[in-house]
Amino acid sequence: MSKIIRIGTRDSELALWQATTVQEKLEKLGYDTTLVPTKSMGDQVLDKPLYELGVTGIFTKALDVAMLQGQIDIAVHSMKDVPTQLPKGIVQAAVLERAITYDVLVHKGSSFLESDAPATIATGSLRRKAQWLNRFPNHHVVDLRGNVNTRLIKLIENDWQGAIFAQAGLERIKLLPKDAIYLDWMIPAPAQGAMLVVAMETDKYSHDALAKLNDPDSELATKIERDFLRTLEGGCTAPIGALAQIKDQKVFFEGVVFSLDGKKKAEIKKEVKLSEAKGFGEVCAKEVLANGGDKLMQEIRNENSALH
Ligand SMILES: NCc1[nH]cc(CCC(=O)O)c1CC(=O)O
Repeated sequence: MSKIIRIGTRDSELALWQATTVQEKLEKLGYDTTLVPTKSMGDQVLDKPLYELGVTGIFTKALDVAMLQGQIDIAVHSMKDVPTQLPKGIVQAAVLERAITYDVLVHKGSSFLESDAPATIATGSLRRKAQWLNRFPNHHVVDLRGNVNTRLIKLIENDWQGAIFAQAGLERIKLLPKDAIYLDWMIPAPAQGAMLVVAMETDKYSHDALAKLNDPDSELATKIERDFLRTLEGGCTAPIGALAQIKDQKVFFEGVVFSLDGKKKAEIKKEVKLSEAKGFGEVCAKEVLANGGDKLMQEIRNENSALH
């Protein structure tokens, strides 16, 4: 049977790069495909911080709707933008081999990092803001929204010293500056650097195709990170970082939740044998909750509800 797999994607340069990568892999395996670019609410509402929109999934919802209405067969997402709970009927079909997970600082001269002078750093992410303020308490963090290209332009236009990006995103669209600073101390977002392909649960044809693109280690690491996130957050947006790395038949996990101002944190570093990794994300989250994370999450919920 020959069928054309319709690939849904956002229309930013990064999203198109990611969807085209999936398309090329499927075509190489002999599948016929077509790209269906769609605008998301996250790309349209640019004047408010993400967390103030008060909804999760603003980057993915338009594609979910298109899939549920039968306009696309599969959708390609940056996995970190996908809510931990998928809509009913839509399921994970493949996690591609993950790229570099870290964040980088793009700047206009980095000497300010060695001085005590105040500086302004831009990011729209609560997680990046909290970790930056924790390390540089005298800096000011301003909100920065938009796709990667828009954010780079805003950095040039504004009087800020730097802005924070996922290295993977900048590399994919060949916009990583040579002097960008690699933030190896900043714990990334759960599933940062991973691409997720979803499909309708009932769509056997797409699942058979996508199973060939799945990378089991990336699938496991992102599952642990997202289980950690899901167990901690309970639907609220919070500064949460998580990274699971698989090496020598073991999983090494680091996870953290910060207060919004970055002053307080609850964290965990733990390893487990690969053969015992089932449920590890929840286990780590429960430990964090018991070690001050619960109190922090309650504070964040209160501050968030005061915002809305
Ligand atoms: N929230 C936007 C977003 N979603 C995924 C990436 C980059 C690629 C990735 O992390 O997988 C980015 C850009 C960024 O965070 O700078």
